[in-house]
Amino acid sequence: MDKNDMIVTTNLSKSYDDKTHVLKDLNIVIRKGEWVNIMGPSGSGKTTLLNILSCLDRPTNGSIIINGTEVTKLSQNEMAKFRRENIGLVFQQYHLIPYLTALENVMLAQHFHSMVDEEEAKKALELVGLGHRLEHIPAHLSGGEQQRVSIARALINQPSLILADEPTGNLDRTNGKIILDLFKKLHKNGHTIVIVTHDPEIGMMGDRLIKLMDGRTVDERESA
Ligand SMILES: Nc1ncnc2c1ncn2[C@@H]1O[C@H](COP(=O)(O)OP(=O)(O)OP(=O)(O)O)[C@@H](O)[C@H]1O
Repeated sequence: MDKNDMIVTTNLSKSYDDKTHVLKDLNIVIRKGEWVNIMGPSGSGKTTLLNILSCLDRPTNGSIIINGTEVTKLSQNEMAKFRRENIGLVFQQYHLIPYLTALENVMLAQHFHSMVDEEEAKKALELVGLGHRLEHIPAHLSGGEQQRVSIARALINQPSLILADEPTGNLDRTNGKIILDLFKKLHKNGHTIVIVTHDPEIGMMGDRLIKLMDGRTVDERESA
């Protein structure tokens, strides 16, 4: 383990039952500040891997060290705390609360971090270009705007690591580009970014592409 490593997995394996061996002995190193994309066919284990890296799920075998902490040794509560303090999550579905405004959605997330601060929440929404949509509820926002609210929400604890599962999967090209520009900005600001995607255009971005096939890494290369 090097101090410049953000994620180190050692012989990481995940089985859901005796027959479903989804991840097989993965040894992955992601450096601090890197932007890594994970691609692979449907069912290859991408979401399973991301859920484990997000501390939402546990591997069956092997270890994961994130930012110097061996998360696989933590209790359920410690893992949740670690996630809150270190990781920002972005999903394909935005998971916003439908009856709360954009600002309230971000503030609700702050509440779970015991740090409600309206000015900070406004700043996070301004950062994603939504300073003029603070009082809108999700139904009155476009898909791209909703995804930007969810990114603002993911950023409120200034996570060093941002993990995203198909963040542009529900968006058209124009909105997808806005989200990707935002990821570029976060990458430039030093965040480590890991994105699971089917989109070959995203696959070309970032620093590195990891390809999964049947639960193993089959291809790893620098992006163009
Ligand atoms: N909770 C679960 N219980 C049993 N099997 C599961 C569970 N979650 C996922 N699987 C299986 O594990 C395999 C990998 O699923 P995963 O969602 O990680 O793939 P993926 O690469 O993200 O696929 P996609 O690109 O279609 O989203 C699939 O065969 C899936 O059916």
